[in-house]
Amino acid sequence: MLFRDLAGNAFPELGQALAGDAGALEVAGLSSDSRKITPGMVFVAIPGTKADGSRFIADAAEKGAALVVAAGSAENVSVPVLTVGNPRLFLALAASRFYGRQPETMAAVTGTAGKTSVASFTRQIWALAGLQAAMIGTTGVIAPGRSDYGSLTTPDPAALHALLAELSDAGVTHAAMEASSHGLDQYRLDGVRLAAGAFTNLGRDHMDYHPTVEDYFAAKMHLFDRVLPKGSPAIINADDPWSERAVKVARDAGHDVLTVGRNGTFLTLKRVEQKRDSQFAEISHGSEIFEVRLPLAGEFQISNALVAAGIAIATGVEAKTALAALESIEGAAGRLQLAGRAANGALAYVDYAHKPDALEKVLASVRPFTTGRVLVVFGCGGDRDTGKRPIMGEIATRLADVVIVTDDNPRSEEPASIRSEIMKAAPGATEIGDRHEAIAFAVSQLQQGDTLIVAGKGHEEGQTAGGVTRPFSDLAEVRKALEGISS
Ligand SMILES: CC(=O)N[C@H]1[C@@H](OP(=O)(O)OP(=O)(O)OC[C@H]2O[C@@H](n3ccc(=O)[nH]c3=O)[C@H](O)[C@@H]2O)O[C@H](CO)[C@@H](O)[C@@H]1O[C@H](C)C(=O)N[C@@H](C)C(=O)N[C@H](CCC(=O)O)C(=O)O
Ligand SMILES: Nc1ncnc2c1ncn2[C@@H]1O[C@H](COP(=O)(O)OP(=O)(O)OP(=O)(O)O)[C@@H](O)[C@H]1O
Ligand SMILES: N[C@H](CCC[C@H](N)C(=O)O)C(=O)O
Ligand SMILES: [Mg+2]
Repeated sequence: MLFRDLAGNAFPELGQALAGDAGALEVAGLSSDSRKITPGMVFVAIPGTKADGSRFIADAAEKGAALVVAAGSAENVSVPVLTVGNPRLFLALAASRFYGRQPETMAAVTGTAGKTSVASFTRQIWALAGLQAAMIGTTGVIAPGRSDYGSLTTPDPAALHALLAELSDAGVTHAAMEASSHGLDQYRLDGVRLAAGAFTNLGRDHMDYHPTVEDYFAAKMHLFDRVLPKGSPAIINADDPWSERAVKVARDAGHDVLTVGRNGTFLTLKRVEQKRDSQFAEISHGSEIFEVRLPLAGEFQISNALVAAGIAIATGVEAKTALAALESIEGAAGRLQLAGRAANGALAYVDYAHKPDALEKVLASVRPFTTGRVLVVFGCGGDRDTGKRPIMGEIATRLADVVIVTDDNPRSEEPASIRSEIMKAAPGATEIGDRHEAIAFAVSQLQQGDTLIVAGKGHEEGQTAGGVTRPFSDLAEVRKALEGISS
């Protein structure tokens, strides 16, 4: 591809250069990571959160970069360096032009909690409606014949567009993806051609990255005010304290706002009846009323299911088909996933709640069907928002009967000091640093009617401490403990 075709016309500051020799350069690809540059590629130098990409221009040139795009000029470099105002946006739009193909119908979902679940449910509804559907998110990529373990919630633009092209080539026509606040703030989604956008809720998260909650909300809202094409359906959970503001942003941006939930008008939740590990909901759409048995525990899953059904309907699935599909939906990996039952019938779940609102919701949502005690095992990640630690300690103490504080990816921090920050707000909790032992202890305490929640890691397959990631799965540990196997 010629550089002028890669660059497109969204960057008038490149005008002169595109008309000259640089525009006619044949380019072999693009990356914002100098370590991934091979001969003929374009290196986009990004002023990042940790490093300034322009420090690596010489490295990229040495590796054979044909051209460099950066925020400023550079001296003593053997390759042309072109300047753009926003290199992150350039990377996103250029990656989309380079790879070109995307599934025709794409939806992105943002919000503090529920993104992975909504993306997963949307994929399943589309698939049950007979469409070739995929999801991209925290748990990885799932598509017909494909299941890759994930890392970032929203991949960087070059990886994302390479993936979208692969999915499209494999026949995928529908894809649901998560839009994290980092992803939106860093323009990772700007080259994605979206047919619909969705919002679940807003709570405390990523206070290590966003200076204020307002800033965090504003980042989430870029899905509506910047990325989603004007006039598209915006599906919004109407039952969150931030819903009204999200609706306003989406309306002001000229979208077709469709609200769902108890206060929703597109899909209205009339009634919910909690069963032990499923729930029954009455949902109205237009003049019709649908009765749906959702085979998942947790009232928050109804909210996620409604957002997903809203996306599916807004992108062409009949309401009847979308709502019927909810009856055979599976939870996303590690989201209030039933790991097993003790011999006495007590239930043990694995859940990805690693932030206050999620912990609060998950503990509250198992209470209605728990006749005994609620037990929780959890920790807080290292090198992440430290403010959430006492908040989560308080929530666990208030909502669970037995609290066990353990490690959850301490990363570079001292594990004991993370635990002590939680313990300060969790009087009566038991502290067991080793997560394997903490889970075994919790399982050994289970009595008839009890429910255990092992929170924080969900689908994760490792425990990171001191720079090393060791294989670790909450699901496997709970199952081992339930079988009484010690290792
Ligand atoms: C804080 C953060 O979001 N960092 C992400 C961000 O990095 P950055 O652009 O700020 O880059 P940087 O590390 O400052 O480096 C600047 C530039 O120098 C480049 N570089 C660096 C070294 C070198 O030798 N050569 C070189 O060219 C880097 O590639 C980069 O382009 O952009 C990179 C590319 O997209 C991401 O890989 C990186 O994710 C890091 C690994 C990360 O941990 N991110 C997490 C916090 C994250 O993004 N999480 C969200 C939300 C999770 C959720 O709640 O669901 C997600 O979407 O996953
Ligand atoms: N609608 C919701 N409201 C509140 N809590 C929820 C909701 N949906 C899920 N949760 C809780 O949040 C956890 C994470 O859910 P999910 O993975 O679907 O969200 P996410 O937005 O993708 O999170 P992350 O940003 O961590 O990837 C769940 O395990 C559950 O505890
Ligand atoms: N996307 C989140 C996941 C956190 C999961 C939890 N297990 C932890 O390690 O804190 C993050 O990287 O902050
Ligand atoms: Mg997620």
